[in-house]
Amino acid sequence: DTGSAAAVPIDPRFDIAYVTPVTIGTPPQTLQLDFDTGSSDLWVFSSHTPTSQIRGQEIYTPDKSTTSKLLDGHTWSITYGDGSASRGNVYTDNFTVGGLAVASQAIQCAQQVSSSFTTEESIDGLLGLGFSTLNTVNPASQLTFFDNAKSKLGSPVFTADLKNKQAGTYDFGFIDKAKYTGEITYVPVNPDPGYWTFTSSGYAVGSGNFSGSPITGIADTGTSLVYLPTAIVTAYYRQVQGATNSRNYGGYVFPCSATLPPFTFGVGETKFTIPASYMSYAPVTDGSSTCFGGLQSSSGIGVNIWGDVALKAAFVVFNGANPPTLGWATK
Ligand SMILES: Cc1ccc(-c2noc([C@H]3C[C@@H](O)CN3)n2)cc1F
Repeated sequence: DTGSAAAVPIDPRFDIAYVTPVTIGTPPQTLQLDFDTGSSDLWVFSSHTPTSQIRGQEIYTPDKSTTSKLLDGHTWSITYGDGSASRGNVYTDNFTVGGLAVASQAIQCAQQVSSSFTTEESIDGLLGLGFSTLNTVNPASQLTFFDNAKSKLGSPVFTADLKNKQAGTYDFGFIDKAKYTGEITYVPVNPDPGYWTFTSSGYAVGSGNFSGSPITGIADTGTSLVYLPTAIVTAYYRQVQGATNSRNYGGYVFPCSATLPPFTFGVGETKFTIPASYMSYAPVTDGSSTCFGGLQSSSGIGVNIWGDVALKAAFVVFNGANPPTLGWATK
């Protein structure tokens, strides 16, 4: 079997996050989920979510599904990198993504979500595509959709073809040659503790020379920006007129009119260039002429993160074979 579904930016102006339609239960209930390779819980706004915490999101109502089953006594609780959090109980039900079906997928129903989820009206929940070791369900950890689907897939892979300010695609079980150019460069993945962790072969700022120092980090579709070591980030913003590291805005900002250099990162022998236009993320507040950079420092995080700003510049294969690998191709 295979599956293929659109990854749609939640805001037409800035690529904050992408949502993908999924169906849950019988008859099918359609929700828009944020596919996140940096976590491994599949959770949804639901009939168990207090109405005061719901603002326009679609919800999953297990009682309306003839195939839903309560996973008695199981609970979950998760906190994301930005401090957002949710928790709740667990059902199993039929689940499909782009025509690929899994019977009895663990569906984590929110009984509590933090305000940042309430206000993100376009996101009805998250679908974790990290390794199942990260799943937070207690007392028994649950498998991700990808792990449940793997045995049905021609090839144990999924691919991310995220795009700048337009809809891209998540494919499951096959590699679509029409989505990339040249060869795919595969690099090793360390699946411990559960992220798609790989090592980039280096970077360059604009037309500067390539610095071949290894950068270990995670490929994270659920993170909007790229977070790298401070030395790399300062080297980049040294080339941006008027750029400053703003304590007020929590990162590097610059005049939206500034000329930005592109940013190149290496994967094996291949080089990927993030266009300058991707390196300006958004005005710091609506209508401001000060813009927030798409590249920020990872010093406060503890891990380097290749988020959407980088992933949009490539076609990425998440190879769930044993051992797992990551494939990168230009497009
Ligand atoms: C409101 C909201 C907040 C955070 C996230 C979110 N989703 O994925 C991630 C990153 C960070 C790391 O935790 C795993 N991947 N963050 C989504 C939201 F809709």
